[in-house]
Amino acid sequence: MRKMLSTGVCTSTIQLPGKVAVVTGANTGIGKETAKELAQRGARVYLACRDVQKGELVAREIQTVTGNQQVLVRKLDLADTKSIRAFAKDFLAEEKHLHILVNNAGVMMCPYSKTADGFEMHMGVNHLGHFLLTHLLIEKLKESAPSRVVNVSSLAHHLGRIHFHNLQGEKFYSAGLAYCHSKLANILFTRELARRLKGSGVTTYSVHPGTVDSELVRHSSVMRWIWWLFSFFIKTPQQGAQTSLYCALTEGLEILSGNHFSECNVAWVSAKARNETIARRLWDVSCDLLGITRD
Ligand SMILES: NC(=O)C1=CN([C@@H]2O[C@H](COP(=O)(O)OP(=O)(O)OC[C@H]3O[C@@H](n4cnc5c(N)ncnc54)[C@H](OP(=O)(O)O)[C@@H]3O)[C@@H](O)[C@H]2O)C=CC1
Ligand SMILES: CC1=C(/C=C/C(C)=C/C=C/C(C)=C/C=O)C(C)(C)CCC1
Repeated sequence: MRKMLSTGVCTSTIQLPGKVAVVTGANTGIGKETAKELAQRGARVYLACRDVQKGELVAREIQTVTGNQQVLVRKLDLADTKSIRAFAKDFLAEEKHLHILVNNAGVMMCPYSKTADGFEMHMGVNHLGHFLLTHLLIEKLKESAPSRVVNVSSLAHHLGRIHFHNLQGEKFYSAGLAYCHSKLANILFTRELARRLKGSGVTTYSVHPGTVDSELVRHSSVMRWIWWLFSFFIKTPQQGAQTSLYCALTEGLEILSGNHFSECNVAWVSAKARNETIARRLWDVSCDLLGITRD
């Protein structure tokens, strides 16, 4: 049943010796499987995790399964810009190249809470954290071109809106919608980033991985129940990683930079996600919130 519903498979046979990849939230779920496959193909893979102990266990597992010892764990808490800046500083000092950045980590439906910098948790981790991380690594990606940035979004973006007057959820808040808003932000970021990176050799894609059995539902008993009820239909994390891998690896995908993918195919996004004015404004607001100079 799972196989029938999970149609997208990354069929690229490309190998990655000498290539460097960073996967955020790589200690579990879709991120772990994405990192494993990149390691299997010979890349040096950085598992960027908020819990280094969990990351180390997974790194050992990936090293054993793939035989690739170049699987490294680094601390990255996307809910704290200090941690993001420290991760990027150390990475830039350590590595000459970065060919693949997979912005995969995410939280869903957490009770109202704020990041260390006062951002609403979904917007802070899922969008602003990855926005800052990408900004800090972009020169390295350009120097390493051809290189790619994959942003893991969701079909849930269809319910998302960017409420510029309530970006931190202080006026009204719904845990479910906050997730959708942040996933819409992922797509708007991808499209604007692609526009700005034209001609640089760095390309970017957003992804819906499908409905995947992972720890994402940890904050919602209703979602855990739905996941349990439909467990036969839900993808394994390995199946859920296919579209991220497709966007990271498939040769000739460069002309589709900025597009959204599902089941290893271009997918439609909502009208809001296609709105260039919103994308540009979100970019500027994100820069202001993060103390990045607008350009
Ligand atoms: N599962 C699904 O059905 C769907 C998933 N997605 C998206 O796929 C992506 C991966 O999710 P999935 O594998 O399902 O979920 P999981 O909950 O299994 O994995 C999420 C990962 O993100 C990490 N993470 C959470 N908060 C932070 C933080 N502050 N700093 C650094 N890392 C953090 C988690 O770390 P830790 O283990 O320490 O908490 C974990 O490694 C997400 O972006 C999600 O929105 C999209 C559509 C559907
Ligand atoms: C009703 C229903 C389903 C539920 C889907 C849901 C609830 C998807 C939620 C997706 C989310 C939260 C994505 C995260 O980004 C299944 C399992 C497909 C099986 C067929 C019927």
